[in-house]
Amino acid sequence: MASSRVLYVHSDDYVRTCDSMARLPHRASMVHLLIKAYGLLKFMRVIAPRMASHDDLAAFHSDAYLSHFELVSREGEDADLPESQQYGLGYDCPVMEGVFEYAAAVAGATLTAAEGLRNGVCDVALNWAGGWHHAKKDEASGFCYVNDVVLGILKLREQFQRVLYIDFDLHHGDGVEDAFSFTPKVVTLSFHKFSPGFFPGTGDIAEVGLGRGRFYSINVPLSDGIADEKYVDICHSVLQAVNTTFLPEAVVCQFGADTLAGDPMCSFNLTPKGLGQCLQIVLGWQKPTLLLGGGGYHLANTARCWTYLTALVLDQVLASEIPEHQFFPEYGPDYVLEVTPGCRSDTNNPAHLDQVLAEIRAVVRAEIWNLAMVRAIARH
Ligand SMILES: CC1(C)CN(C2CCCC2)C(=O)N1c1ccccc1/C=C/C(=O)NO
Ligand SMILES: [Zn+2]
Repeated sequence: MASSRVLYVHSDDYVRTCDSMARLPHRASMVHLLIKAYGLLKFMRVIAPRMASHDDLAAFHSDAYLSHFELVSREGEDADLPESQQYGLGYDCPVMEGVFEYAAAVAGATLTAAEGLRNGVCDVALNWAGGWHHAKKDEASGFCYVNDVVLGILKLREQFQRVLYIDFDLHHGDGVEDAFSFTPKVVTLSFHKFSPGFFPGTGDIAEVGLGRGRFYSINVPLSDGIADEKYVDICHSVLQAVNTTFLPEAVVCQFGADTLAGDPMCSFNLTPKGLGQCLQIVLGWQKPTLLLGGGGYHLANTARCWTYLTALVLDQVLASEIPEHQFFPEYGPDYVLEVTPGCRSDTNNPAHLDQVLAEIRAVVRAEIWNLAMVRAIARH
C-alpha cells in the first residue's frame, strides 16, 4: 500500500481516554507504542480523532438511550437507576464515570477514519481502539456502549452504494448484523465461535437476514480449537464468493484479537499470521478499507497482532525481536513478535466445516439470484 494512502487515527489524548477503560488497562497505549517502536508511524498519515457529537451518535442510537447513558456517565458508579438495566447498563457494561466521553471519543475516531475513506483522502484507515460490535440501537451490550462500527458503515454509505462488513472477532458481530439485517446495501459477514451458552448466542448459519436484506447477512459458526490453516481456508472461500457476487465498493473489517492462541477466552488457536492472510485477501481487492479492533484480552498478543496487521498494510516486514520501549517487559518471556499456536485439539470436524461451506455457498448463490432480481427490477 502506497504509504501516504494509509490513515492512522491517533492522539495522545485519545489513547489516554481509551486506556482509562479499566477492563483493558493500557491496551490502547501498548498497541500504539508497539506500532511506534517498530517505526511504522512515518509511513502513515497520522490524524487526530474528532469527538462524536450527539447527532453523530443519534445516526444509529436512540435519543432515549443516549440521554440516559450520558446521565449515568455523569454520575458514575452510584447511578444504578432502575431503567439502566433496560439500556444494558450495569453488569457486562459497567458505568464508570466518563464512560460516555470514552464512547464518544471512540465513535469520533472511527468516524474520522471513515470520513477519510469517504472523501478519498486515503485507501486504508485504521482505528485499532474501535470495533465495539455488540452495541444495539438502544442498549449497551458485551462491554460495547456505542456501536462505532455501525456509525462508520453509515458514514461510508454516504459515498458508497454497497459496503461489505467482515467481523473476525471471536464473538458474533450481532449489533452490526442487527443494524443492517433488512438492507441489501450492506453485507454483514461474521466468522465466530458458535456454541451453547457462548455470548451473544446468535450467529447461527441459518441467520441470513430479513426482508429485502435476506441473504445479505452471512454467518460462519465455528467451534473451539480452529487454527490458522483451516480458518484461512474457510475465510478465503467465503470472502471470494461474497466479493464476486456482492461487488462491494468499500470494506469494513473488525479484527478483534480474542481469537488468538493464548487469549484468556481460550477458544480459537489462531496467530497474527493467519489473520494477516485473511487481511491480505481483502487488501488484494484494492477497495477503500476501514480496519478496526475489538476484543483481545491477552494485551501483549493483541498489540503484536494489530502491529503485525499494520505492517502488512504498509508492506513493511518487521523484525522478530520486540524493540525496546516502555512496555517491553510485557512481551516476555521470549520478547518476539510471533505468537505460537497452542497444542489444543481442533474440535471442528472436516465434515461439519464442509457442510458449513456448502450452506454458505447456497446462501451466496441465493444472494446472486436475489441481486439479479433486485438489479432487474431496478432497471425497469
Ligand atoms: C467483559 C469482557 C469484555 C471481558 N471478558 C473476558 C475476557 C478475558 C477476561 C474477561 C469477557 O468475556 N467479556 C465479556 C463479558 C460479557 C459479554 C461479552 C464479553 C466479551 C465480548 C467480546 O469480546 N466481544 O467481541
Ligand atoms: Zn470478542
